[in-house]
Amino acid sequence: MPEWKILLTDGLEQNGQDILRAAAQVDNRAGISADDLLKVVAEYDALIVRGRTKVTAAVFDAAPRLKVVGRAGVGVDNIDLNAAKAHNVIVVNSPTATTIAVAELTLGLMLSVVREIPRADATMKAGQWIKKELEGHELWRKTLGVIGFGRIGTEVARRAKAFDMDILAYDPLLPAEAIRLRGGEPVSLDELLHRADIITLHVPLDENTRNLLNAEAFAKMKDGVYIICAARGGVIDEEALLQALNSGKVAGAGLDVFATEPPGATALVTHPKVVCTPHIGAQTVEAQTRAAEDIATEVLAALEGKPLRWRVA
Ligand SMILES: NC(=O)C1=CN([C@@H]2O[C@H](COP(=O)(O)OP(=O)(O)OC[C@H]3O[C@@H](n4cnc5c(N)ncnc54)[C@H](O)[C@@H]3O)[C@@H](O)[C@H]2O)C=CC1
Ligand SMILES: O=C(O)CCC(=O)C(=O)O
Repeated sequence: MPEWKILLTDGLEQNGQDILRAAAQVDNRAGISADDLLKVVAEYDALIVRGRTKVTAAVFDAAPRLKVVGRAGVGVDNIDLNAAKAHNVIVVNSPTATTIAVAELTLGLMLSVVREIPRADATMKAGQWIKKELEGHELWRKTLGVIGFGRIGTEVARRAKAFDMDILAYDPLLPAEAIRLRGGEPVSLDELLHRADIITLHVPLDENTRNLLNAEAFAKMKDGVYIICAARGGVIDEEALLQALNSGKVAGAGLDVFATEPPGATALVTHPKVVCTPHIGAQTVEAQTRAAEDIATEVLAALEGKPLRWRVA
């Protein structure tokens, strides 16, 4: 058996490391800097990352032995897929492991925003009792607009239906019938923007989705709409969102992701109508344990030339 060398740059749950170590030498360099990665990557047959590590063209150029990059998670916007193809490097991810965790966080953000739960908690901890100010809204019979009706969008919709919400779905890559079968009413983006009380985004970040919600899109929305995003920060024009919050067009936003991460205490993060979480959509024990097993198995399969379940490039 060849002695494969695998580099972990963003950590991996122990169960995944155990699977890898049974078949390969594994170096865990969680948190390695971009410069140090360029210095050491030449030694490795496989690289396993989460979202922090940017696997740029320079990384591929510096990695003549590299055969596979594994993304423990879904989004591969941190990996230069064109460079991977040019270098004949396989890219795999673990797209199903974290779906439920993100869907549950999305519902959590939704409830947090419409009922101002974080503000209620923070003011109580400061010894205050601002009950009269904390008059929120119900999810019951509200219209939820889901942009991107894939794995996470569908699971969000299933959970929102338990709150008796009506589900509009915009996903131009899915046939209308598939959207209906998944429990959504297929609509155009404009119709969704006009009709939704709450809008939640579950699209990948790519050239078609960058700044999908921009000033023009906000202008088409209902006054007092709520925005939830646990996809990628780049799918919302954050400056336009800030203006829409300041004008009252948007009543509140729940954000797990930011155009720049970590964003620091920006005007958006500190806005009183924004509830923020530090990109923890996939951050549950259950999701990370599944993701570690899936990506470890998939990366070894790629090294051994076996059939792959989740090849991205
Ligand atoms: N906050 C977090 O920790 C996490 C965030 N994510 C993000 O969530 C995204 C979605 O994940 P999944 O649901 O698993 O992916 P998926 O591939 O199952 O679903 C994405 C859907 O978006 C649709 N889509 C693509 N381009 C579109 C466009 N221009 N307009 C509307 N719809 C479009 C696709 O047809 C697909 O149905 C990931 O790409 C990732 O960026 C994923 C996991 C964790
Ligand atoms: O792995 C992470 O750090 C975040 C998860 C995520 O955003 C994804 O899987 O796309």
